[in-house]
Amino acid sequence: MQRVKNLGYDEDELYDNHDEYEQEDATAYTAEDKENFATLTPVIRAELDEAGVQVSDKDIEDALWHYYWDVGKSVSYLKNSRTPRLQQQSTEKSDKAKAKSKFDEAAERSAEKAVRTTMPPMFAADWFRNVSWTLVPSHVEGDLIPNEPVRPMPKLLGGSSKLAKLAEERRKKAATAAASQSESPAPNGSLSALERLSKPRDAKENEAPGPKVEPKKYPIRKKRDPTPPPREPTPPPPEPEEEKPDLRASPTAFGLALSTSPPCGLHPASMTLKDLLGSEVADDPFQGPSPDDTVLRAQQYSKGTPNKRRQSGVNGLAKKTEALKLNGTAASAPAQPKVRSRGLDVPKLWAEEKSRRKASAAFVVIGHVDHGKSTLMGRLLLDTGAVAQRDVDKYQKQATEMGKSSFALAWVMDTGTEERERGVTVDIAQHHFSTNSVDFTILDAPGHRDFVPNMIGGASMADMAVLVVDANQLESGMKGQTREHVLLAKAVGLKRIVVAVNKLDSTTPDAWSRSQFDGVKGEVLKFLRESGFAEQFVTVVPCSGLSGDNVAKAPKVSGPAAWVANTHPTLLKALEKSVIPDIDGATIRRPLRLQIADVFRGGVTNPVSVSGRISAGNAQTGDSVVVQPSGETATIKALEVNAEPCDYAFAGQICTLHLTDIDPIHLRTGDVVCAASHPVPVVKTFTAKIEALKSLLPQAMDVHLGRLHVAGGIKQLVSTVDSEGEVLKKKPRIVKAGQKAIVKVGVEDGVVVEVGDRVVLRAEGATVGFGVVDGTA
Ligand SMILES: Nc1nc2c(ncn2[C@@H]2O[C@H](COP(=O)(O)OP(=O)(O)OP(=O)(O)O)[C@@H](O)[C@H]2O)c(=O)[nH]1
Repeated sequence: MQRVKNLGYDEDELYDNHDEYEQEDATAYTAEDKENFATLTPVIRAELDEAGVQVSDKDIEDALWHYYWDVGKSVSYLKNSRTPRLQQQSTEKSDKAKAKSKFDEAAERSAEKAVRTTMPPMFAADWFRNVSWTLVPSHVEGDLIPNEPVRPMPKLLGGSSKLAKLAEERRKKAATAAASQSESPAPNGSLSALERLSKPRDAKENEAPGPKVEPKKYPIRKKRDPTPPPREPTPPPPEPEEEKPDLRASPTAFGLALSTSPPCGLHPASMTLKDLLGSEVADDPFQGPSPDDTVLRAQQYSKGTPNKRRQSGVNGLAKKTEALKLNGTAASAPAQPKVRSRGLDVPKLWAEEKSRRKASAAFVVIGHVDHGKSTLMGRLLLDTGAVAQRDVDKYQKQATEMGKSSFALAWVMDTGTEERERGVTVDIAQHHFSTNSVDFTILDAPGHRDFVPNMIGGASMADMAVLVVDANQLESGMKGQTREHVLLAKAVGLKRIVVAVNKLDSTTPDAWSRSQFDGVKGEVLKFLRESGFAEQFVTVVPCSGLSGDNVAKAPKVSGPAAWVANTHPTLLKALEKSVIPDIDGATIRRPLRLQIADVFRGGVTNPVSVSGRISAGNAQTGDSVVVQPSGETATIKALEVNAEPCDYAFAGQICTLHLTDIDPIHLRTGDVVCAASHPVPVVKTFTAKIEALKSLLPQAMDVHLGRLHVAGGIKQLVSTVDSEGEVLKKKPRIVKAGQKAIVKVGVEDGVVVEVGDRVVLRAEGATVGFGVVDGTA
């Protein structure tokens, strides 16, 4: 199974009952650790003796280890841990419920102290007092004298984990390494033990080369390898490096003063600003562009090169940062090379491979809430090998933990947390599975009425529908959502339906009651006939998604479902039979048109991707496209069909396009990707030939165009027509339920429609009409 939504599961996790992390052995102290203990323990002991605190060497070592050689914190902790534990005594009961570590207790006490500390008031002027400025005459020039900190630096006590400490240590290391590269002062023999230890280990090793010390093993929680990313499509040719001018502003005088180390031999307290900034700045502080000038220049540059800006947005932060490094020669920066088209003749390839290619079909799963749609599809995926038994076992375990064990198979389809928590399908889940003759895409639409727009979106991408009816709930199966779903399936133009009469394993009094199945089948066929479906396009199969009988495999000939084996095809066979390839060469040769069903962001190699069904034309790597209604252009960087990389895709396929040269803000669900040479116009009104399900007047309503739904309404009733399209009455005052009519539809925001597109009109949560666009002028 390949998921369009790029959700992957780490196979190793499937049977992992425990923690995802591993602990490394932390017991062994290295020679260096021991040396650190030997050096620091006396320092701490001296501090503690002064404060009258008695502790063992072991306690000191523990504290040093915990605080990663931070003497200050270790001393604080040890002092605090020896103070009376009043709070602990008073809350002994609650401590039993959730025991605090001694480190946490010490941290709390320390935090309390910190809050109570009274701080002297501090004013901004204090910072600038005595600070010379760039144009101050030398006779009034003062010294920059850093004061003692006006308030103590906040320190973490007890709350800092070794991991955090390690990160801090790494930062220090990097900073010191950078500093030592530019300037490496001679080792000072008078360095205190603390100073020596605060130096990075590498630096120390440089001072006195000796036997290589093994790095200390910390009890680091090591994360498992992440789930391997989905296979990337064929990578595009690497983009040549381009030279970018430097746009970075030099630091301000004040910033420099704050961040610059004192020159060798000068004590910070006696340093003047001139010492810090050098004569050049002091002589002419306004020489060169100001930071504002630099920013303005960068803005002007990016305004003048919109394409470049878009490319940097798509190609990631690194590129964007590079693009901002301008220095005035920006306008001459070379343009980003385009993804090259391979110049394939897709219609020709399509025709050549037609006989060899497996048929492909997408079906939408419809039916009332809880009639077992997701479970049935989970079963189908499991039994066709698209999902592994161990995956289902994992879901079974998780579902049982959440008290929803019967939903394990449904979870194969319902991957969103909300879907799992609520036990209902919220979005359209897409899954793929294959038989020997057909590649199928399942569009699992939400059964709940709150999500009908998603259902319309799913159905509009499908070739056929699978209607799931609970054999025990015929009442609801023929009412409510099922009725609306069936009408919507028809409204979006679906003709073929496979009906799965489900949950036959739980019919009463006998499981697999044949009479019950026959009764349900009769009702459903009648209902579908009345709804406008031709019987030759409807297949009804008995099955049980939960037990798997007659889904992909025929039931056992000896069990209660034996009668099914001889009389009905499995659901899978029925699906295969219903696939009628209806895409012709002319449709493939038309200009590209794909309505975006989903937008994906954030991949490293493919920062922005869209998926949807190609309704006309074809697409290949390197094609230029226009996204309507924004009118933004983009280039197809790579394509996937059935989540497999491929060089091209054509009408009828649901595919993913990885785009470049476009800012993701211009891509929304419901937008249309068109061939750059033939962008579909954006309109605010169009006429449609519709069938009324309720009485219609010129009125406000929701206008659904596939995956897009926008506010709008009927602006004008043009005429009523008969089934042949002949005008019965012009400008009627009302169109009654069951009548057909030509109406003028208006929408608030421009939409992309073409003659022949399907439109569904809904008002107050109900579908009131549907039809086909027949004019956009
Ligand atoms: N006995 C029995 N129970 C089933 C069968 N199929 C599904 N169920 C149960 O019916 C309940 C609903 O199943 P789902 O698959 O979530 O139903 P759904 O139609 O997808 O529901 P929505 O996603 O909310 O539309 C779960 O408890 C399933 O275990 C079946 O064939 N037999």
